[in-house]
Amino acid sequence: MTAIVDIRDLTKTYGSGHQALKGVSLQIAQGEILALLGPNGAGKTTMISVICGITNPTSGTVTVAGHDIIRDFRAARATIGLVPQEVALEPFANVADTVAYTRGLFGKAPAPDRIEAILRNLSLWDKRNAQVNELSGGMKRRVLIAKALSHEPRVLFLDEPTAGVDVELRKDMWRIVGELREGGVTIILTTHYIEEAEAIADRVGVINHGQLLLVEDKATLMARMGRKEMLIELQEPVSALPEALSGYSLERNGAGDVLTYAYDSQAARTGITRLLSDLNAAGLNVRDVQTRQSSLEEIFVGLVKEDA
Ligand SMILES: Nc1ncnc2c1ncn2[C@@H]1O[C@H](COP(=O)(O)OP(=O)(O)OP(=O)(O)O)[C@@H](O)[C@H]1O
Repeated sequence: MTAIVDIRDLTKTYGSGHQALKGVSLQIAQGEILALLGPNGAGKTTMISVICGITNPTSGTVTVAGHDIIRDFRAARATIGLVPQEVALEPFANVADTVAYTRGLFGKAPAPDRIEAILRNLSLWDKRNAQVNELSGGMKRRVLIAKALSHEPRVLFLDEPTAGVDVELRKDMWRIVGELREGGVTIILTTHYIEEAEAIADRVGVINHGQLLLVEDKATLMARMGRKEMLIELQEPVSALPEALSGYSLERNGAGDVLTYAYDSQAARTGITRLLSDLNAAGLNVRDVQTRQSSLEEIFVGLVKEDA
């Protein structure tokens, strides 16, 4: 893998003595969407802040598009767009100016057409002459995104991008993420909405207490750690499981008319065919069958609990 972001043995100890990152190594491929999950205080924002040059690392190295974030800070930072968790904007600037100004800060020539396209894409064009402090919270978030995109970054960091935003903005956000990815932009997002990571990420990293617990392809992770369950609805309830079925990991649920069978979907034999025929032989008639895969959220909660 050619990594566009290459993080090696990164540590960060704040002045308070708190060690927020304890040796994180991570390679992020060009064009992928990586979701970083972790509970509050896990170190996600610290990691992004180090990569974006907002906080100095204590040790370790990071390169972005081949540029070292310390030795070659300006070149590294120019390739990065950052949508921070907290809104920090120039209150008296107008929308179009503040976005165009950000582009200039990263050494890009003025491009009014590009700025217009970004503002239109974020439904900000009508507000282009408004002062930032006149905007609603959601509109301010849109301005943050426009600024992050103003200089055509190759790597985009989104720190809790959809925390507290309305449905419209959330939808726009994921549409824009999709468009950027098609254009080859690498996207790293932190989120507490795990279903969002489940929906859009290619890879998932789980961070806790300043350490990466795992980084894995989302589909592989879900297949490897996900439990699968089959819910078997019976025509008639049973008061107890027949002796002949005692060898199966079956649970009686509901009013005794649903049996839950847990199995490993990756195993060579899931036991489903034999179970269904043994149910029939035991005189239990099946009305319906459903299967469900445990969600990324269940996997995540399990991992963090185990780490604690
Ligand atoms: N400037 C600072 N000085 C001292 N400690 C800090 C500083 N910034 C963050 N921390 C501490 O470092 C740890 C990691 O914080 P960080 O903001 O990186 O976590 P996070 O994973 O982004 O959490 P959240 O999901 O709440 O945003 C926390 O214990 C936090 O209190």
